[in-house]
Amino acid sequence: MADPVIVKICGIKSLDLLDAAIEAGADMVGFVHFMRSPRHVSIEELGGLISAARGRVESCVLLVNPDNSCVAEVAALGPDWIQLHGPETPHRVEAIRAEAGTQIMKALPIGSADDVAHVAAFLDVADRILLDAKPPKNADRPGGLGETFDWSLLGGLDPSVPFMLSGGLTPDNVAEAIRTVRPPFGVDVSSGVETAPGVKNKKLIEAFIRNAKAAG
Ligand SMILES: O=C(O)c1ccccc1NCC(=O)[C@H](O)[C@H](O)COP(=O)(O)O
Repeated sequence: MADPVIVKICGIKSLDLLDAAIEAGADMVGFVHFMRSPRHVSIEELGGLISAARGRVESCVLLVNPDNSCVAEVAALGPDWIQLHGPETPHRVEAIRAEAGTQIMKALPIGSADDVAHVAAFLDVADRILLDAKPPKNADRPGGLGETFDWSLLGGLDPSVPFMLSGGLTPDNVAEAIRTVRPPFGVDVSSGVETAPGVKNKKLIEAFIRNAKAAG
């Protein structure tokens, strides 16, 4: 029996939902610091959420192409991870990791076989890879869009590369996603456990984690 997959619940904005995700068995929680997101939390709110998560669940702050001052400000709050979800180059990811002194998860958009081939460039500079659906050209944000991608594309990924699967996952499709793709070691969800953009639902969180853990 394979180890159960790691589950990340992304876009948590309140202590109440943080507690719910932890009680439901989440391994990681994600806090989005990106103004155009319906899940955006301020630096001040981040501080409270990260402190409340410490010692209970791994915390991950999600940034998009951050400048050095933003990286320093977020790193000072002591998250376990910083997730980079923008067009950051491997060189920039390496520089952020050195400056932040935290573990870095690099999110990469997948929409074609070429995108899968591009993953290799980040393996030495990021501590973890998250594979997400490539956003449509008119999207107002690079993630959290509730869109899946063609999971069969990951058949072209080097079998030795561990990754978290993301993009349009829900309580209803997460088991299929885990069984269809070369098993990811983790899954990540935002929209699929919400009743409206940014409105997380405790029952959906519980169902997602239950179904993911049962499949992995
Ligand atoms: O969640 C957001 O609003 C967001 C905004 C900007 C960049 C990334 C964002 N989310 C990143 C995540 O890790 C999401 O969990 C991932 O994209 C999957 O989202 P969903 O398809 O909604 O489950």
